[in-house]
Amino acid sequence: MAPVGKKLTGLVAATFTPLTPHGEVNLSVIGQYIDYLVERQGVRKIFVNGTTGESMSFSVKERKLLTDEWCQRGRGKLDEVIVHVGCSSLKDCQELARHAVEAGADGIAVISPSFLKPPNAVALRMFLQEVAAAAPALPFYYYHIPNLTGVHLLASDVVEGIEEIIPSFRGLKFSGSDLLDFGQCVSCNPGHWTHLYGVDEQLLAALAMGADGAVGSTYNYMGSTMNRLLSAFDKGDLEQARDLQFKMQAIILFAIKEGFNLAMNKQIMCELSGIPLGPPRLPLLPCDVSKACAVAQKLRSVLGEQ
Ligand SMILES: CC(=O)N[C@H](C=O)[C@@H](O)[C@H](O)[C@H](O)CO
Ligand SMILES: CC(=O)C(=O)O
Repeated sequence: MAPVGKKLTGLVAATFTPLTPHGEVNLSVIGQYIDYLVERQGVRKIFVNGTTGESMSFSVKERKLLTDEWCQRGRGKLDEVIVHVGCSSLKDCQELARHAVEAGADGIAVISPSFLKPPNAVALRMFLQEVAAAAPALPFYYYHIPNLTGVHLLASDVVEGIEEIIPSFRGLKFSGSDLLDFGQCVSCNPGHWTHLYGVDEQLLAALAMGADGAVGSTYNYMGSTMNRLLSAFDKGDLEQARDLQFKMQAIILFAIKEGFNLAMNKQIMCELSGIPLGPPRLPLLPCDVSKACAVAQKLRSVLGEQ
């Protein structure tokens, strides 16, 4: 069983997957990417091969290569590398979970299968149990993202009694805006679970509801701002926390009006970090670079930095 270690808290950047201009995995910029997160954003925790990392568009072999590189390059620089190992096939999940152990990951997370969907929370819990059992010594997180999986079960139902069947269960990443469900997850926390919120533009509301931290795409390039939001919240300075959240929301709303999606998000990161992350992989289409530039410009004017 995974030891009950230090709780995962604070900001966790959900990384983009670097590709070459031809759409092949580009491991060569991962070191540079990690340095950017640590030095420029003050972010030392990452969530790899998740939604932002387009994991479901990559083969098991590619996901293993990525996991190895993130873990190796992060050693001594990052505090935590959480690897998402969710796939449609239980066997693929288990293979990736076992691989995450070998790679030296600090934890694994799993989304619900989404093509053939679990009929109820019990079925999803059984699926998660089978994945976790392949890596029983690693902290295990359920990754709830109903809008993308189309599995609209309540997370609070999924985690009910979960530690009885998954001794390594350590919490969840909640990417949804149902704060009733999120609150009920927090309220049944035995204490050593962590609740990480995943809708970056609503983080402050989730902190009020008891979130321990956050996993998100925008912490790749707004990590330093959102770290300030966390500190303000911790000090009880809600005025400052709101000011930062509202600024961040203004940037996201501007991006939404430009057609914000994962492809644009990746391009925004390229513009702001200078790291060549390449295009997204099909079926996503590259975004219009001028739109990503406009968002980057908006960000600079609102935050007065970068
Ligand atoms: C759907 C999606 O990708 N959600 C991300 C995390 O789960 C978030 O980090 C969003 O990208 C972010 O909140 C911007 O909307
Ligand atoms: C945001 C997040 O957690 C993901 O990209 O998976």
